[in-house]
Amino acid sequence: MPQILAEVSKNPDVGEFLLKLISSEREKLSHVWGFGTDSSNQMHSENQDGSVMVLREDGTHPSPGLKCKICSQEFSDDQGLGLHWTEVHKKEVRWLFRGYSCAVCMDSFTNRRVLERHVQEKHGAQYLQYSTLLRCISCNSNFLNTDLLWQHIVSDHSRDFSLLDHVPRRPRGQSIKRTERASDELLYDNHNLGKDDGLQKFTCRLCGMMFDLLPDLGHHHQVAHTNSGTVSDIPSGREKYQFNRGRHYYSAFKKSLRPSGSLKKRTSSGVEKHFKAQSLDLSMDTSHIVESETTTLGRLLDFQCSDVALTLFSKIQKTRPHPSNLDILSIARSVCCKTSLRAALKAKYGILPDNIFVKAAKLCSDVGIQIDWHQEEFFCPKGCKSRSSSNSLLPLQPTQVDFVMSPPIGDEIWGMDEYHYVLDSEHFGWNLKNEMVIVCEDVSFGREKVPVVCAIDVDAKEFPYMKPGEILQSENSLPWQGFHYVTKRLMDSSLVDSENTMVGCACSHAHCSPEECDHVSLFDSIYENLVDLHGVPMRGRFAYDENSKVILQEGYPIYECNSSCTCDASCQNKVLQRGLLVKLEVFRTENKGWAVRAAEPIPQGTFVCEYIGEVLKMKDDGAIRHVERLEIYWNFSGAFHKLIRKLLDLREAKSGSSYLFEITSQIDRERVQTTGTTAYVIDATRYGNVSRFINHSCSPNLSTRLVSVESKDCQLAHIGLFANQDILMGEELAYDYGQKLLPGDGCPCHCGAKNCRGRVY
Ligand SMILES: C[S@@+](CC[C@H](N)C(=O)[O-])C[C@H]1O[C@@H](n2cnc3c(N)ncnc32)[C@H](O)[C@@H]1O
Repeated sequence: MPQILAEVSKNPDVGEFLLKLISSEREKLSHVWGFGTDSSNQMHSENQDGSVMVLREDGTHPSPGLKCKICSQEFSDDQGLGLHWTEVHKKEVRWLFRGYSCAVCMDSFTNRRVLERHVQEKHGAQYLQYSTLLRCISCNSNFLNTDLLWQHIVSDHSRDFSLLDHVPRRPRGQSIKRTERASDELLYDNHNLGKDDGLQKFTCRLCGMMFDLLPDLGHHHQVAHTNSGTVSDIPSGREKYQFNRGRHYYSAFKKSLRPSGSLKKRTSSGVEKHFKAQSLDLSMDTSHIVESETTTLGRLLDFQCSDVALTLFSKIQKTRPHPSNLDILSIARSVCCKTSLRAALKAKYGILPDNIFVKAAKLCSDVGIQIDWHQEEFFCPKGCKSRSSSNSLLPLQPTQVDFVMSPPIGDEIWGMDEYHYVLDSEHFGWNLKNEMVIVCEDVSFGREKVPVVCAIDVDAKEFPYMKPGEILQSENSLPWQGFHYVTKRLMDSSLVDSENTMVGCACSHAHCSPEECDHVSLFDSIYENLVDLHGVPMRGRFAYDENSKVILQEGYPIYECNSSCTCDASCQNKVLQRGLLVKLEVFRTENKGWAVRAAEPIPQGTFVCEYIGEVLKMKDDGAIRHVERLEIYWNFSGAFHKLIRKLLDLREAKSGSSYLFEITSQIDRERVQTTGTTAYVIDATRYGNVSRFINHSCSPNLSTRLVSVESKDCQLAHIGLFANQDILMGEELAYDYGQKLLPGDGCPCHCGAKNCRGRVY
């Protein structure tokens, strides 16, 4: 129903549609319940006292017997009618009488699940078992169990079941007269009805009863107001009866967990006995007669229906059915992460508690479904983001295609997927109050497991009054232009010196153990007596702990397992190779061009990303293969930095930034025993990843590590960037470029650190 209505609500004619829908439902029901025929055959005659007498078509009076208001079956007395209801119409009766109270705080509910949620959230799950009281929503009396509620209904509300031809008309605002009695089964009055529990209640406009969920109100309305005028006389919740006002349930809560003495006397079969004992002297006040529902079906329809239609229409967005365990499970087993679980549940059931994923994970584990998205450190492989920013768009599906071809640099022709990721100003409502605008959902165009967002802070001094579209047009070099995003470094296989090839370990499991792994032995044989970052001996341990955090001190190489090993990608000794898993954001700085910041907190020791680009060889004869197709000569003994510098100047002149990473500058020769003699540079000018946007800082929060994967030669090691401290969300990431300062102006440093050296290089 909610889905239908949600769909229908998109249609401007929804009010009319709902009216028709409700009208046809009502007609169907009246036909099924046998009111249709009666109503068509009946007429009214007004008495002198203003009461209305129902006459048959032939003008004769109907028989004076009691008629069930639902099925019109006739009964000679209340007893028969009451029994009939307890046997046949229990289902309908609950929408007229059955509610719940929280035994802890006595808040009232009409839906058991809503009560349970209330108890769990307000009082704790341990109270769930004992916290449900049955409440008569007609008079707000509370009972320990359903039998007692039934006894009460039959004894106190039996006249509400009947379709009487002459029923007392209740004057406006006056409650129906009832026999007040201090019944044993009546436990406590609900002294805080209407207390604001943060839960919305839906009030029946015709009788004032309040319901937790709109569908419940719908059921109530159907039963109470589309069949018989008598039931609409049930007093509103606000006109509650105040029996046993002095008794406070809470003080008796513990006691009440077992039936009280008077309650024990009553058994479930007591309903019948009680009913039989019930006096039949229901005195009818015939001075006021209400119209029988059978006469009002047609006339009440319009305003009743429009009331319901209005209510449904205005509340339709706010209430949905609560998901059952099965519903949650069926969604949980197919989602990729917490975020998509929440989104799927929200779409179907509206807003649910944030920690619903815990329940979903528990349900999965109960039935043996393996999931890991509930874990804190889980990163969605599809890149779903839980970003709540209104500027953010829905997570996009990463493309399957990795870097395939190399269009010329600066080529303005983008593939379809790139258009899909890059947005123009039309896609976001420009609002100066917004803190940032996402200009590209993923500069990797789906190549990374986690999307790398590109954002512009609107209060950045560079763009105080510019709109995103203008910024995009004004920028010569946008972070997704002018280079090819790759997730693996590009290195000609001829560069790998076969003598230095790293062999696979002999471990035979999917996860290597440090006691057996040859990579640990290799490291231990070279670096004896080394301690980790916390002073604990490294011997017999991987460079990473069980949480994939680096523990090896800076300056020493990490020997990761590689493709020759039998272990799988989740091996504790493969961290850099898992690729980017941390959420990062490329953003525009005031004076350093583009930069990268953490889009989520990054704990110390976490692998952030690899510096990726083309690996260029410094040849023995002093030549390096050069990205600009220039032949630049280098001799190993001394001119290396000068030539790099020349290269940097050349790049700076062209784009304002240099993307060269000197592997050699990262090698601490006192610590690292290098076997290779050739030096390499990683050039991210044409091919690179997010690391090319990470700036230099003289007081960095990232450290670089040499990670040997394919080769033992540290000159050919991968460059891993790791958090050397806990990094806050939004904090700019930076590492020390480690470049030597050469004569000349160089590149002034704007890192802002207290110990800033003043120059980047
Ligand atoms: C690897 S790129 C970093 C990304 C670069 N900011 C961009 O816009 O593409 C290195 C260049 O960034 C600039 N840069 C990096 N760190 C800097 C700093 N601390 N101060 C000033 N400029 C810096 C320099 O122009 C340098 O050549």
